[in-house]
Amino acid sequence: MASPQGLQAPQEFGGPLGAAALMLLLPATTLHLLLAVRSGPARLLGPPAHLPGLSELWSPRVLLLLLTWLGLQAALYLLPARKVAEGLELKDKSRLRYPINGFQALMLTVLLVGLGVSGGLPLGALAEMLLPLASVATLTTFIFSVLLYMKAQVTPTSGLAPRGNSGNLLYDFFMGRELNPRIGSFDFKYFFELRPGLIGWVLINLALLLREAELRGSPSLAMWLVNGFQLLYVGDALWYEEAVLTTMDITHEGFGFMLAFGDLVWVPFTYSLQAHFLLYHPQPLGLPRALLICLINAAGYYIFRGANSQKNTFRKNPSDPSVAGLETIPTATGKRLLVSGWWGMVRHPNYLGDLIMALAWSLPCGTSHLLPYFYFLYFIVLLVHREARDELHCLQKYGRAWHAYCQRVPYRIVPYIY
Ligand SMILES: NC(=O)C1=CN([C@@H]2O[C@H](COP(=O)(O)OP(=O)(O)OC[C@H]3O[C@@H](n4cnc5c(N)ncnc54)[C@H](OP(=O)(O)O)[C@@H]3O)[C@@H](O)[C@H]2O)C=CC1
Ligand SMILES: CC(C)=CCC[C@@H](C)[C@H]1CC=C2C3=C(CC[C@@]21C)[C@@]1(C)CC[C@H](O)C(C)(C)[C@@H]1CC3
Repeated sequence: MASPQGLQAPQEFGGPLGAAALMLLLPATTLHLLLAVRSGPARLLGPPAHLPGLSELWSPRVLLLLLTWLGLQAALYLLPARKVAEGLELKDKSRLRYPINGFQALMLTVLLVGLGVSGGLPLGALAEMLLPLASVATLTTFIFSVLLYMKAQVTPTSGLAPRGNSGNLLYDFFMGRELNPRIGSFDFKYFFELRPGLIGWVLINLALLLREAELRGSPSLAMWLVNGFQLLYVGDALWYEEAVLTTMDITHEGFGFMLAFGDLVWVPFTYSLQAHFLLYHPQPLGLPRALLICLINAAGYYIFRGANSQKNTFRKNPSDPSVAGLETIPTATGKRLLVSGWWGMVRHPNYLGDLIMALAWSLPCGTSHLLPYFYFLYFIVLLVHREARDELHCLQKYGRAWHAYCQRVPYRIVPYIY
């Protein structure tokens, strides 16, 4: 069932062929990275040292562990929230409501895991289970995406995503057909975007840190830095949880294989690659270099948070004293665009800050290997592509006003370079 609007929408990611290729390439890349990181040469490119057998990829115990984790996070999501926020207006003029209790879920998870570890839970053992966990999570994602696709069959047209309803099964399965799949008030896209994968990433990092302590007596300085930086990033995402309601993923993307895999597999298992690398390839790190890396991360965070908060405050309340003095240009939609402050420096200052942090997360791993820089390299590709997609949306939405903004602020992400 294709929506007429969906048929007209230009296809992204190379259409059905590109989607099919990505559905093979993304799980294969995850598998390759997890095999390479624990091998001696730790090569980013080139064949893996060995091909795993089925027993290394699958175990019912691991499936049970994953389902328990998903169940725990779902239960924490359903706990009473300090606030219930409204999303942006939908096509049918309604607004969905979302619980704001992500930070609470993180804290409760840390508390539960802390109690478990002090009671003898061998969390460090998780470090040895990442390969089967990732493959079981991939299988779960495929099954879950089929269910999402089927659920969209009975969704009214107004609830479908603008892009994922071309009529091509492979493409729509990848892009996601339904914009906000829900059962009752349980919103699957919002839940998966911020909970099991993001909090799971922190837990995997912690397991790698504990395993390093078991093997070498104490965690290395490099391991502490990577854990600290990434905990800050996840803590920030959950503290400012409400801001995710205005991101492209929530407002535009359907919930299909791409986001489900990104949330449940890609984020926890590839974003933890630096800590994973440090467990198998310890790196010396002196205090002066560590301080310099902390400064780089702090600079990135300052730009990332400053830019995201400035835009969110402006979108929520343009007369808020912190943004009321900024220069803006009007658009035909009635919304204004910021042309001074962070958004007057480049057109995506938040991406710049995010990229600087990505570099700071890899630097503790030294310069002997390319593998721990995978996240930084992938992130450049993701954000350049994302910027181009957002640019197209904004051009369609704001027309001449967007052209005027581009003339005022000619650089996209990096001042004077790009
Ligand atoms: N770690 C990771 O893997 C990833 C992290 N991210 C991060 O997520 C965050 C959100 O990113 P994303 O969802 O891509 O988009 P943004 O938060 O950058 O939002 C883009 C939107 O902002 C609005 N906007 C653009 N320019 C202006 C302006 N000058 N003044 C006012 N509003 C403007 C437009 O929407 P409108 O006008 O309709 O409000 C535009 O569509 C970023 O910090 C990014 O780095 C993103 C992807 C992956
Ligand atoms: C290669 C592949 C499978 C692509 C899917 C992309 C996803 C991994 C990312 C799309 C947008 C994301 C966001 C975050 C994590 C990665 C994904 C899901 C995010 C939750 C990270 C923390 C940030 O503070 C954020 C909340 C702004 C961010 C939102 C977008």
